Amino acid sequence: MSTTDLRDDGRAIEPGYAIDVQKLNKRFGDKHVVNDVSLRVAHGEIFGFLGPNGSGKTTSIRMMCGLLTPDSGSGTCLGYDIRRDSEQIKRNVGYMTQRFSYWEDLTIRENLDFVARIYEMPNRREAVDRALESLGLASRASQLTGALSGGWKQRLALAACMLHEPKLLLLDEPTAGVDPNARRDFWEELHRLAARGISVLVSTHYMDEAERCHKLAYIAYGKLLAQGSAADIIASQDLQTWAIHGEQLTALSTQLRAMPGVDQTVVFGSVLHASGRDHAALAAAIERVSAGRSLRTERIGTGLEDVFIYLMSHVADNYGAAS
Ligand SMILES: Nc1ncnc2c1ncn2[C@@H]1O[C@H](COP(=O)(O)OP(=O)(O)OP(=O)(O)O)[C@@H](O)[C@H]1O
Repeated sequence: MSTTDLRDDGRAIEPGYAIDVQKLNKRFGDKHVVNDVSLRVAHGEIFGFLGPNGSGKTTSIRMMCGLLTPDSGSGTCLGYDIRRDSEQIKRNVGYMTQRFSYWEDLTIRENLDFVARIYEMPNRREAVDRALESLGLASRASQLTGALSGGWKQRLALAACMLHEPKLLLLDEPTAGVDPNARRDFWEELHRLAARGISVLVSTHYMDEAERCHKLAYIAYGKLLAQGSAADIIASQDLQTWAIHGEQLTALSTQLRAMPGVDQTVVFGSVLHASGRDHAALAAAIERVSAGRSLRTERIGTGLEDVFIYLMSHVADNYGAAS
């Protein structure tokens, strides 16, 4: 192995990819739910899967882990063929679905033991102890699950899918409805797992979580619109963005959107973002609307959310034009 095969923390990277799928397609009736999706997740990488509701994330994840057969396309998950080797994939992957269920009147330990029994795991006690320890649940092992906060319940769900020590975790919106502190703790846990070489594919609607991923993919109407690091995705759209602070931002937003150079306006609380690809025309539009008004304007770095909104609005246009 050459020195280039080492990560930042000096650990060796396993060759190949944890997930490597090409041109996956799935239709349900006349709905083309997943359309030519190709993606690669490297070992030890946290890969974020973003997109609006119903865009095909869960369906893609289910195809990648062998639970659903694609209509066409191919690929591997942990080196196993997603069409042929679904049994091996299931044994080696930890899949946290959107609706993890547990028994409220059992303790954390009893819930984990129950899951271990269902999967007929050998050395059950040892596996449960290991999962409790590695997810920081040991001191709460005998607490009743029903009394736990949302964040701890999610941690229990993660422990349950870590029982068999998978090398890859597929997490479908694991922090939906969880408060910001608990989400931050959960993500610190994911980074600890990744540092141990575990790969993670995680779907989310939260931008702060997207920013914590090593790589991202954005999907809409079943099509992958962008893939790469957050910086790559932002750079790929070549948008320039201005922040505008002042009064009556909604009216200003409408006015700006009609001006040349302004491709998009979004109000984020008390700030209006105006973005566009024609940087000179955008700057001229900002100057014109601010003349004679008490607005504060500044050029800011385009954010991931600006880019995702932009991608989404453009694919919607294409979709409409195509049908
Ligand atoms: N078994 C099925 N039969 C028919 N349609 C389905 C089936 N599973 C999913 N769909 C449809 O496929 C589309 C994509 O669904 P999917 O659950 O993959 O999206 P998603 O991106 O995970 O959404 P969300 O963010 O809401 O979880 C939706 O329109 C959904 O209604």
